[in-house]
Order: sequence, then C-alpha cells, then structure tokens
Amino acid sequence: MSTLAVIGTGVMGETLLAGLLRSGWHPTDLVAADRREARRQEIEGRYGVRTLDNGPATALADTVVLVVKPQDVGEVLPEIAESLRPGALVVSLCAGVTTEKLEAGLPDGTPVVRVMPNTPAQVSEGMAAVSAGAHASASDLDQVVGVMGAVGRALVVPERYQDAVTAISGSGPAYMFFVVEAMIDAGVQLGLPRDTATALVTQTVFGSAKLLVETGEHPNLLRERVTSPAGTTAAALRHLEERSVKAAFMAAMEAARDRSAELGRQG
Ligand SMILES: NC(=O)C1=CN([C@@H]2O[C@H](COP(=O)(O)OP(=O)(O)OC[C@H]3O[C@@H](n4cnc5c(N)ncnc54)[C@H](OP(=O)(O)O)[C@@H]3O)[C@@H](O)[C@H]2O)C=CC1
Ligand SMILES: O=C(O)[C@@H]1CCC=N1
Repeated sequence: MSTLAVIGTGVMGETLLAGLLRSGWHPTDLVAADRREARRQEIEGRYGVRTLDNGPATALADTVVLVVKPQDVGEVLPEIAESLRPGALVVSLCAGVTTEKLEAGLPDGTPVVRVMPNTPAQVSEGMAAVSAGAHASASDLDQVVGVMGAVGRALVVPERYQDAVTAISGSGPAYMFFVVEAMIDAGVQLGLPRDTATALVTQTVFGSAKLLVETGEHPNLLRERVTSPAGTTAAALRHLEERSVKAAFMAAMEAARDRSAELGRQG
C-alpha cells in the first residue's frame, strides 16, 4: 500500500484525513504535517495518524497533498521539493494556485494534480474538481479522482475552469449556509421558535437538494411546481427579484473567481 502525506491539517486537511479513514484507509497508510506541535498532537490523538514536519512527512510519501493556505504555499514548497521521493505525485487543494506555479517550485518533471474540494466531504458528500498538470499521467489523475471520490463526487475539469469552480463549489457551501441562516432568522422574525425554524429550514434544504439530484429536473421547473398562481411563493419571489438577488449571486461569484486568481499570484 502506498503512503499519502497531508501537509496542513486545518479544516480541509483534517476533512480529507478523516474521510479517507472513514472510507477504509488505514492510519498507517497516512502521515500528516502541520506547523504547530499542538495541532499535530491533536491529529495523532484523534486519528492515530503519525505526524511529522513537512520534509520528513514528504520523504515517506508516494502522494503528497498540499492543504495549506495559498499564502503559505511559497514557504512550504521548497521543503517539499527537497524531500520529495522520485516519481512521487504532488496534489494541491489550494485555491488559485496553478499547477504551473507548483511545477516551477518542484523537481523537473514532478507530476502535479490540482483539486478544488469542499467541506461537505466531512459527511462524504463533497464535490471535487480535478485537473492534471503538465507531467501528470492519466493514472495520476485516476488516482486523485479515486482519493477524492472516497469523500464524495470527483469530476475532471480543464485547469482553466478551476477559479470558477472555486467560486461555485469550493466556496458554495458557505453561500448555502448563508441562505439557511437568513431563512432561520426570517422564521424567528415571523414568530417561530428558533429550533422549530432551524428544523424546518434544514430539512427543506436537504429535501430540495435530494429532489434536484434524484429527479435531475431543472431547478426552474421545480420552482414553478412550488409557485401556485397568486400564492405565497409568488409573493416571496417577487421580493427576491425586486432586490436583484440573482444578480447579487452572480456578482458575488465573480468576486470569488477573481479572488481565487489573485490568491494564486500570492504566496
Ligand atoms: N476550507 C474550505 O472550505 C476549503 C479550503 N480549500 C483550500 O484548502 C487549503 C487549506 O484551507 P483550510 O483548511 O480552510 O485552512 P486552515 O487554515 O484551516 O488550514 C491550513 C493548515 O495548514 C497549516 N500550515 C500553515 N503553514 C504551514 C506550514 N508552513 N507547514 C505546515 N502546515 C502549515 C495551518 O497552521 P496554522 O493554523 O498555524 O496557520 C493550518 O493548520 C487552502 O489552500 C484553501 O484554499 C479548498 C476548498 C475548500
Ligand atoms: O475561502 C477560501 O478561500 C477557500 C477556498 C474555497 C473555500 N474556501
């Protein structure tokens, strides 16, 4: 069995570690690195996965997964380059950072795969988009699709889509939680107890997502089926249209796409 190193065990690194263990990986197939000793101890205690400094963790691995903030990539990359085993695969989950930039900081010919995951991977319902760098083979890509597929769905996309993907599915859960929070607050404002409003909204979002996935029907059609003539939904939707909520979503995601590209130029 090969060894996979997770470099950076914050929100997304821990999500990946936990998901791989849930899906049948053994703790001895994994190593992890983080800059803070307290965090390393926490990870060892929680998952039984060995933790090391970046260099030693890299030296043990056939696959090195970079999960630090984009701004920290410049600091971490030389440590990985120095310790990387010949032929080892480097996978980056870092927003905005291009495979070209990573390849430039790694030994010549290093296979690199870029991934944009999301946090629903914590419940094995993640959505990851995967793109090959210049030296990654089809089997490297397959391997990464397999790793990310263990914690949800994984889709191969051309790398030029990755900033847009980051804006949509990478950041996407946050927009959904924002809408959920707004609806719960609205329920409270309408006089519902907060736990009642939370239960109503959470199950409504879950059920709506399931309906979309299982029927494969267009969201517009599903929305029309809820909207009775001169009814309650039409009254609500009119307010959302008057406030240009769709345009606001578009502008928000353009900002996220631009920020992803900008992050890739930092670090
Ligand atoms: N959170 C999300 O929903 C998603 C995140 N991503 C990407 O994943 C990456 C990580 O994000 P996230 O997990 O949210 O961030 P976190 O800050 O939670 O995690 C990053 C971890 O890396 C550690 N770290 C920083 N510098 C080093 C270093 N030099 N050596 C070793 N470890 C280091 C951090 O330590 P410290 O806490 O001390 O800084 C922290 O534990 C980012 O590039 C982000 O773009 C992608 C998709 C979704
Ligand atoms: O907000 C961020 O920058 C990261 C990337 C996608 C989700 N979280």
